[in-house]
Amino acid sequence: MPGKKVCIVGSGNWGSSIAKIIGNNVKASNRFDPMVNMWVYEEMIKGRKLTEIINTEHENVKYLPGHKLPKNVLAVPDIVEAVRGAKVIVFVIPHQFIADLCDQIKPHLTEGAIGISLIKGLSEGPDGIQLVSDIIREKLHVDVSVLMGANIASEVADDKFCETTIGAKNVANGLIFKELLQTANFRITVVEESDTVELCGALKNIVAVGAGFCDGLVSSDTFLESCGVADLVTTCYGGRNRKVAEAFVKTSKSIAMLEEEMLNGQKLQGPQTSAEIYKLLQKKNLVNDYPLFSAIYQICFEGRDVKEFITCLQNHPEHM
Ligand SMILES: NC(=O)C1=CN([C@@H]2O[C@H](COP(=O)(O)OP(=O)(O)OC[C@H]3O[C@@H](n4cnc5c(N)ncnc54)[C@H](O)[C@@H]3O)[C@@H](O)[C@H]2O)C=CC1
Ligand SMILES: O=C(CO)COP(=O)(O)O
Repeated sequence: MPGKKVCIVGSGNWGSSIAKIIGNNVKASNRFDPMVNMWVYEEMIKGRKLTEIINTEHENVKYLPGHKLPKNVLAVPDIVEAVRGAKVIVFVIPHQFIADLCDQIKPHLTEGAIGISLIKGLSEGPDGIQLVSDIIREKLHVDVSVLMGANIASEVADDKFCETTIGAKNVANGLIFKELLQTANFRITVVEESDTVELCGALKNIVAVGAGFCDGLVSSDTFLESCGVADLVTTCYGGRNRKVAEAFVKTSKSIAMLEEEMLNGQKLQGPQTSAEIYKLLQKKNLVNDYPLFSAIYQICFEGRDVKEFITCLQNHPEHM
């Protein structure tokens, strides 16, 4: 039986990195056709077509310069030609272009094709937000998995180690994509909660913009020293304050009692510091402006129910 033809819809920074992996993986597997089509949004680079450059120099000089693509990855400027005969379609374009492309693909889709979306984004649908994978499902009536992870395209192209997650409602299809995409240094876990995987991938981009805002507003240099974000992450994962606070919720014992039971004479600094800061906030009439610090103090020392923790944060004056 001939191997399944793969088409990559997209050839940007991530699309080209993924093409490098797919091109190599199909050569090593009987499951896939050894030639891969990569749809390229055509543009001129110094008087030459990008597809022509990719097909002769095997490099996407605009979106992934410095990396050779395998020769079995063929750049195709016509989307209809690119998807012709494809049984496996990898969608990897900026999300704003997906609906239009699906409309172009639909009349030419091969029966039994399956898809995977590497696209991090959401769209506005008739009933609120819509997952990109749902747009593809609705328009093409194919099974769609998703792949999202902590993956920077140029690092993956450099073959640096990282992990990623495939969300597959149809696990058998998820495993086909794992075979297509996994390498020794790009390790894949397949889970069934596809929608959760996709939402994580889309929403983290908004937080990334916020992180950029913060770095632009303040000098980030000191926060990037060990004393800053690194210590915050470390303490929240592995520290004594975190450990005792979790036990406080699970056992309903007091912080003082748990400190004695769990720390063998070692001392917690967080609750005490929250009390000191709370006094200062009271003096300056700022208690309501610091709901996180205030709620933690009140839970630790004033008997406030820990179940109200989220409610405390919901009542920030800025939200009113
Ligand atoms: N770059 C990265 O490190 C990663 C990107 N992603 C996600 O992958 C998706 C694709 O991103 P990249 O491959 O990085 O793209 P990119 O941002 O590097 O490139 C833009 C791509 O869009 C194409 N394009 C421009 N105008 C177009 C049009 N009118 N119609 C169709 N295509 C057009 C360009 O030709 C180019 O291929 C995004 O959702 C991104 O969030 C996910 C993980 C890592
Ligand atoms: O998705 C990514 C990392 O996981 C790439 O993020 P950016 O699109 O912000 O470069």
